[in-house]
Amino acid sequence: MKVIVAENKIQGGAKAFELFEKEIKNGAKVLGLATGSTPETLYQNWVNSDLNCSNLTSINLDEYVGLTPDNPQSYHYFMQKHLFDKKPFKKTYIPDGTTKDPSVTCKEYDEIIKKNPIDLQLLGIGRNGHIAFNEPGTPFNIGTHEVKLTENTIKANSRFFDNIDDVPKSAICMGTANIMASKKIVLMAFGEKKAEAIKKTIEGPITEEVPASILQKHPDVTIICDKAAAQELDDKYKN
Ligand SMILES: N[C@@H]1[C@@H](O)[C@H](O)[C@@H](COP(=O)(O)O)O[C@@H]1O
Repeated sequence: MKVIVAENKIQGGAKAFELFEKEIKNGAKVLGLATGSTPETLYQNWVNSDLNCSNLTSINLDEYVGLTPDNPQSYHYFMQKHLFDKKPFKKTYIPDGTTKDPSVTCKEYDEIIKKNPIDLQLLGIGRNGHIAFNEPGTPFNIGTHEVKLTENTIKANSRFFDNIDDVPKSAICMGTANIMASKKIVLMAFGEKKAEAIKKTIEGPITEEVPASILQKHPDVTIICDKAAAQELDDKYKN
């Protein structure tokens, strides 16, 4: 694992964009994209750049069950607003949260990923070490699936909703196996609330209780965090 400790999320977003730009210029065509507040500084750099995305395909990690794409809290809406409206891609995939049959949607999503192997996967991380919505205890060998969100995740994500009761109770998300099949992975984490998860991810044992810890087994992972998220790491990681 390569660990880059940036001064703050602005610098971290710029570093993440440098990495994406380099990979795209070197031929990466399929990008795995993520939502949440963490990648916002990356997307700001992206939309302000002259990078042409018309040849790129994106596959997003997850979507809430029950939210339509025009719902401002949906991940469809987030991606349009933060990236796709300003940088049109050739093709974009996000799980269909309005599906009547999540298990069929999950199978179809696995097929999409199989046909479009991901060159570079972007990840954020939850405070409990979850990646996408793969919560602690999720088997490592799983593909796209419907997941019941934990109380902690519902609480953490309620800041984006008017009322905690409005937060969906489940989501469709890529599994750890889909994520691990990507050629390269970049995980971003900012703020002290992520410090414990980052320490466990990088220095802790590989365990399904900390979903991101599986990344230790991937051959090409870069973790970009700010000083606050890196504060519990061993000194050797602090550049
Ligand atoms: N499904 C998303 C994750 O993909 C994201 O990494 C996490 C952290 O979000 P934030 O970046 O807002 O801290 O939140 C959600 O649970």
